[in-house]
Amino acid sequence: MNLLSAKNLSHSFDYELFSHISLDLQERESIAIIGISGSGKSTLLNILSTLLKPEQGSVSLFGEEISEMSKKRLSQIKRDDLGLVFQSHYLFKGFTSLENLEVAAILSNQSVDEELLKRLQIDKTLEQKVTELSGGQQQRVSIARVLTKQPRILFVDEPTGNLDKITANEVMEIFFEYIKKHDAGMILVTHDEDIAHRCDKVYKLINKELVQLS
Ligand SMILES: Nc1ncnc2c1ncn2[C@@H]1O[C@H](COP(=O)(O)OP(=O)(O)OP(=O)(O)O)[C@@H](O)[C@H]1O
Repeated sequence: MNLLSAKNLSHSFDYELFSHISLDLQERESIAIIGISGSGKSTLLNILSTLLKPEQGSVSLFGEEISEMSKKRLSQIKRDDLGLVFQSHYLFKGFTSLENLEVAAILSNQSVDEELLKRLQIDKTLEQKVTELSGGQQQRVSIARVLTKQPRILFVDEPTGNLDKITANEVMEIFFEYIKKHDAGMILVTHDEDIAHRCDKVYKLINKELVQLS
């Protein structure tokens, strides 16, 4: 099944970032987007994940075009089906890791996966306020929180920036296992070419175009 289909996307801020970009994401598929700093990777991810409206072009999620969805339908899809792992972690700062995870579990009617917390090495710091955790620990709490709600599409921006190589590999392994187990898909933006090449498809944003490398 086609989870996401983007057609002819163009976007500019002070200058044109990219134009006529098209992309499809299938179930159980992972896509990496690489490109130099400032090429527009995060902007493209924001558009694909519904946070930003494209200047031109369209994005469909699960066969429905975003621009034709009611506000209610779009909120429902965002809440139930989209998982955003971005650099700003969107955690509730005054709360502990466990409270952050429990909120996600309650809202999505799921339960917190203790095995996942162990693999992410955040099981021993659950009672600490997130503001007392390191950047890398906060990142892993935010990954656990996103996976707890069991989204159909993961949008991931530089997931391993704050992490050492071993932890970064474990996080990637968790993402790959997750999309296979849940028939989900992942679109990942990264500077790390090794990580990118572990995905099913790799695209590079270059000269305003999205070029498929593998
Ligand atoms: N909301 C915004 N308003 C104005 N300009 C913006 C906005 N967001 C991004 N830009 C500009 O668009 C360009 C692309 O930014 P973007 O963050 O998409 O690039 P990137 O490829 O993800 O970069 P990096 O690898 O450094 O994260 C940059 O020049 C940035 O300053």
